Amino acid sequence: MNSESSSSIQQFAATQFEGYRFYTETIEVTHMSALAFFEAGGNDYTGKRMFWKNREKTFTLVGIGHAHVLSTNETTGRFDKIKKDWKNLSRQIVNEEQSVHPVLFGGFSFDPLNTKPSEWRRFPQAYFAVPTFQLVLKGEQAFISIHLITKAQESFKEFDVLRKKRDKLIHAAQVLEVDQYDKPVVTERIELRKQEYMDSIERITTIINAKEVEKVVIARTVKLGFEEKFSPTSALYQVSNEQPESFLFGLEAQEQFFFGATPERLVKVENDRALSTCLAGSTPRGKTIEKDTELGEALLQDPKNRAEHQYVVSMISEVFKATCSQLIVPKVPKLMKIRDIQHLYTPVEGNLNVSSTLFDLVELLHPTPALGGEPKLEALALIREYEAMNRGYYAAPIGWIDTEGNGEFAVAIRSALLDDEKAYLYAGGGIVADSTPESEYDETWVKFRPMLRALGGQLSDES
Ligand SMILES: C=C(O[C@H]1C=CC=C(C(=O)O)[C@@H]1O)C(=O)O
Ligand SMILES: [Mg+2]
Repeated sequence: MNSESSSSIQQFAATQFEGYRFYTETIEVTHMSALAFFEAGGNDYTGKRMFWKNREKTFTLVGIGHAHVLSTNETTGRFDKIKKDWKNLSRQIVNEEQSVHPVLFGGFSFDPLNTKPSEWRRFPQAYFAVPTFQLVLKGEQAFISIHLITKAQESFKEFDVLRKKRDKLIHAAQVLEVDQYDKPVVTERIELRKQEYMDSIERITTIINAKEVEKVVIARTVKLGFEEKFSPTSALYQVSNEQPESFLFGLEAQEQFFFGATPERLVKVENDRALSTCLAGSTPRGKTIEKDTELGEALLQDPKNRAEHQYVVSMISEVFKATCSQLIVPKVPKLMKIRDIQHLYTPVEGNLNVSSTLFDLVELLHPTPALGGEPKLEALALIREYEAMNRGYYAAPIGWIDTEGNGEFAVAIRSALLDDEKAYLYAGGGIVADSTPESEYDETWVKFRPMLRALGGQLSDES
């Protein structure tokens, strides 16, 4: 397990927030559509919004505006920096609310050592923000918080301005109609560097068969062009309709918007309980129930997919052994069936040791062999060398943490980067000894399918 810690950052963080005050005020509202609130925030805060809905649909979070940004472009120490900064910033809270806690939302890039030029121009190696306006939907309840982080003395005046803006936002969201979003008109669909992708799988299987590594995940990109600029709210709306059984996330960085609907939890911490998900090994859904069951059963028995899966279970179990007690790791995987695809799935849980935190788990787990490979560092080096792309935030941790240390991170797969009138879609798969370029290529199409449908980029013969 590697750690990206660096001592100079630790010293800096200890004093960084002296003199700052972190004010927070929460009201409960009777009802609020998360998407309408997100859209209403676009009037004054385009480029500074975030969206999250958990897989169980019991918790939704929308952030509008930046009360404070924590980010870094350093290639080492980024997990540690964000962890320490958040701890220090949390300490500056003047008036902690009981109903909901302030949240830090954001993500990390997949691999800061990948220096290939890419479309990810607005996303630093770590990018988090405390939103100025935070909407939390929990069960039937809706809470809206204002956060102000400032050194200014006369901050009550500033806070009053924010209360007025909050009320304007609530009004705008309440009068919006949110079911009016159309799909974009797609003008082109390009498979970027397809031949390089096929060649890289060939190359990686040779390396695996020479016993240099055991598993490496290789991904590729499909680019869509639209007739006109497509809005982040529409993108969220479309993707949530296509993939209801997943985590839904969205993160704006100026004019770029990273979003997706991923079935994969990296880690959740709630009151010292830690949960993770081993998700690797895939097959399509069947058109009939008989075919579907047959495919699922075959997946459960398939040595290639079971091998892909087992690397993930072993690695996550090792991380949990080092950070938790009373582990629960089922001995055999189950099937996770979602709209277009079935996966092998093993949930892992344990009681988090007092010395470990959510950010520690994120750092230790990223990337699991479901997105990196085994061994981790060797696989990362091979991805850097042979994969014909720079993943940016694809396959990386994205999520939130509150001032109590509770929170959840998903693995940002089944995702796309929206960049004005273009979108970049990403999908990959676990390469093991008996992988073939053709079958891995086919598997990526199954993984692209929900996002392609959401964005209108599927071919006419695809459903
Ligand atoms: C790399 C991706 O999926 C991972 C997660 C589940 C199953 C996977 C597989 O069977 O290859 C991948 O490890 C992706 O969706 O882009
Ligand atoms: Mg696979």
